[in-house]
Amino acid sequence: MLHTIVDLSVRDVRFPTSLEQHGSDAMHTDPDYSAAYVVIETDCGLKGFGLTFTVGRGTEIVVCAVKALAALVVGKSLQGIVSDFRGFYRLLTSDGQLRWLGPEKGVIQLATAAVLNAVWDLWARAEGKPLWKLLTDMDPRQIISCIDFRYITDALTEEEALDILMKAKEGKQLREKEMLKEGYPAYTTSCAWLNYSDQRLEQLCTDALKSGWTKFKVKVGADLEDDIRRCRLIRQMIGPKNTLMIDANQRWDVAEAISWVSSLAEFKPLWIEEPTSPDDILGHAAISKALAPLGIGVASGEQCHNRVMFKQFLQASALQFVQIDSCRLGSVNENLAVLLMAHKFQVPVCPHAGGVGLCELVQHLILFDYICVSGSLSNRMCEYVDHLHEHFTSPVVIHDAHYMPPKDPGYSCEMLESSVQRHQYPEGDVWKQNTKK
Ligand SMILES: C[C@H](O)[C@@H](O)CC(=O)C(=O)O
Ligand SMILES: [Mg+2]
Repeated sequence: MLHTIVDLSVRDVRFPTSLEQHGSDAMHTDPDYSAAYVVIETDCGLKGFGLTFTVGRGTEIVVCAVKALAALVVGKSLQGIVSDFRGFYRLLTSDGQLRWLGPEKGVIQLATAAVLNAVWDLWARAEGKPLWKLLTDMDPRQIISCIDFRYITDALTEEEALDILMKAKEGKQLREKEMLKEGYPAYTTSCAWLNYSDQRLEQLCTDALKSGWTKFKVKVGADLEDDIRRCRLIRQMIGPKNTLMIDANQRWDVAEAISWVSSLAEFKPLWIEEPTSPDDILGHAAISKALAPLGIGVASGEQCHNRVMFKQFLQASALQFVQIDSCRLGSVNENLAVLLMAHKFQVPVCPHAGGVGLCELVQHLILFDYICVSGSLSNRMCEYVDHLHEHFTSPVVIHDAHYMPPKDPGYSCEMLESSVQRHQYPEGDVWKQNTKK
């Protein structure tokens, strides 16, 4: 069956998370977790669902960009797309007029991710498999044919990428079995958003420890005294053996980052995340070098907008943890490129998932990474945030701080229609009742 795409619709869906300060950090002080939510329909009735994560008011701009891409998608068949997925990726990212908005970054790249996430969801549904299984069952050559290698061949050639996938075939079945039994290790960010009170932090941390969590991320960066107090509190609660990470969400200059994080070194964070501008590759390299003697790595990626940026971060030894994002990069296609580059440079991947739907999506990618690329769990874990899963038709399943592999066909992007209607901006009931717009 060809599955010709006959319609692409997009909606602005927002959740008022800022009311409770969920998701708050040193730069995003009042985030309303939101999504540009895409549905593609085919002539045979099969649908694909996709989204990209945004924060509040920015969503309407992403929605416009998705609408601008729609004409490139409607009329194409799924079979035609996946028989030359690299070509289709380029069609979207290299349109002669839209490319000027990026290229391959910012709003247009978020929109590309939303559209392509829906196409991957459609493909996985058409095959009757969850996306991670579609990927792990795929012939390595077909995986490679989905990736646009333009601009990265100086770091990773097609032949090298194929070689990585071929070598990782050994032990693949055992790793898949292991994942189905044990799940993929996760860490939680949900205890310590920046604007949570100490009392709330303590309560959430107590609950999380009881539920088996052993790795915790704390937001920092607005006020050093607050950071010292909060890090001390959480380190005391989790003890010396559990893992602590800190996240500044781009708050500092380079020298400021080094001195601020040095002041928090006594709490033994595994990494400092986004210490400075997400575009400052050499700045990250300088911070990495300065913090290495303290045993603190640098993590980044949630605002790393394409494979070219990741390539340079890796080439410059500017990151010790790669944080892929299922909606910031150009969907699965571009994430595959980054997973393979990270493997070549031997830098562990610890995906970003702080946002609505990101946990649902990125679990598929990290399962593929373990089963088919890295074959390692050393220094690796996937972020988890405990919000808004109830709005998805196939929400994540966490057991004992591990992501259990999804079983339903697709990319886990579909939201409950009732949730979409209630949260659609501005006409949904949630927003009609909410005075904060
Ligand atoms: C605005 C988001 O909540 C952001 O703080 C998420 C993030 O940085 C993370 O999960 O990491
Ligand atoms: Mg972060």
